Amino acid sequence: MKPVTGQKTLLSVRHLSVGYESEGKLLPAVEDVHFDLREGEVLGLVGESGCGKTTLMLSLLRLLPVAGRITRGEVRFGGQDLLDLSETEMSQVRWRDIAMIFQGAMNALNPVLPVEQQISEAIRRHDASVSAAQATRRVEELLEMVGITANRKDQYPFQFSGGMRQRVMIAMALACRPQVLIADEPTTALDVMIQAQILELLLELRERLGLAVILVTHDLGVVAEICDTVLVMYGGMTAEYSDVDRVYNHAVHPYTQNLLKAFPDLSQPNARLISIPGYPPRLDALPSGCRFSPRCPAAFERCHQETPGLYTVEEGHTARCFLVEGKV
Ligand SMILES: Nc1ncnc2c1ncn2[C@@H]1O[C@H](COP(=O)(O)OP(=O)(O)OP(=O)(O)O)[C@@H](O)[C@H]1O
Repeated sequence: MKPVTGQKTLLSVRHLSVGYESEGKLLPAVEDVHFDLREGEVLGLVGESGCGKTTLMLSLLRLLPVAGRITRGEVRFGGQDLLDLSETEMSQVRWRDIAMIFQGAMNALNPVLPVEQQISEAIRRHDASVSAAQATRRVEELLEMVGITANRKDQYPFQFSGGMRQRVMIAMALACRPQVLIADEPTTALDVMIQAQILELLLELRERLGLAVILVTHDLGVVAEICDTVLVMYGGMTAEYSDVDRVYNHAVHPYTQNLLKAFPDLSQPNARLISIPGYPPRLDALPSGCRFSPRCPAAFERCHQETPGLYTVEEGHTARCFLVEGKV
């Protein structure tokens, strides 16, 4: 695969922390997460269920559920901190600059409207100056871009297969020409062949449009296949963050190492996370020290007492683990 990643950083996230209010307490779902996303980059966000992937993505767009609170951090995009914008300004950023395909969204298309109407509504909601005829032309262009012939625009969602509905969702997300696309588990529930086609489409789009993509997934096989960089999360925190090659071949965090061991053959599509002994922590019962320490085969006394910082392994490679601390 030819790297198309540009040098320009589009999105820069620093110290991002998010909690959910519950019974008068704030439960920390995401804590002190950092990452950068460059033009044309595909970043894989990976970790077991409940580690905070969706919460992190929803906070970038400030679309958290009512109980959600961003408690700290910066989300810099185009020279501004999105966390400082008014709600009106933020609504301009959504779709136009950063678009998200939500988990399960392909099943959330309106069943009683033809796809053209659904996509053109998205276009005209964000740009009132677009005429109905212009919107139709744009819908045709978008459908072709995602590999659907334009003459299917009058069809209803039930007339499309799962993979085709996911293509429609991608077309809709691209309606306002965003620079960043967040795709939350876009291939879950699709069969293996179709998954591969959707991933191929995302790669094509980044090449054609310079689109940067954040791909949220449980699937390390998918990450190995299409991502440039990987952020491995555990218990709401970054476990390890680097380019794909270093994460797959030189992982330093015992959690990443165990995840990789749980995937004997990454070249196999549909390789799902299988178990590392034990369970991820509950937000209301976090262990003291490193959140992975109760399951970590390499844990020593300090790991159970103190939370490790985010240490630099080498430039562009960080890990939250005491094992790295002494090696820098
Ligand atoms: N609306 C909410 N109120 C309270 N807690 C929540 C809410 N949404 C998520 N959580 C909790 O926040 C933590 C992170 O959840 P999140 O959905 O972000 O994880 P995830 O990694 O995306 O999981 P999955 O892979 O299953 O989608 C979990 O412990 C979850 O129970």
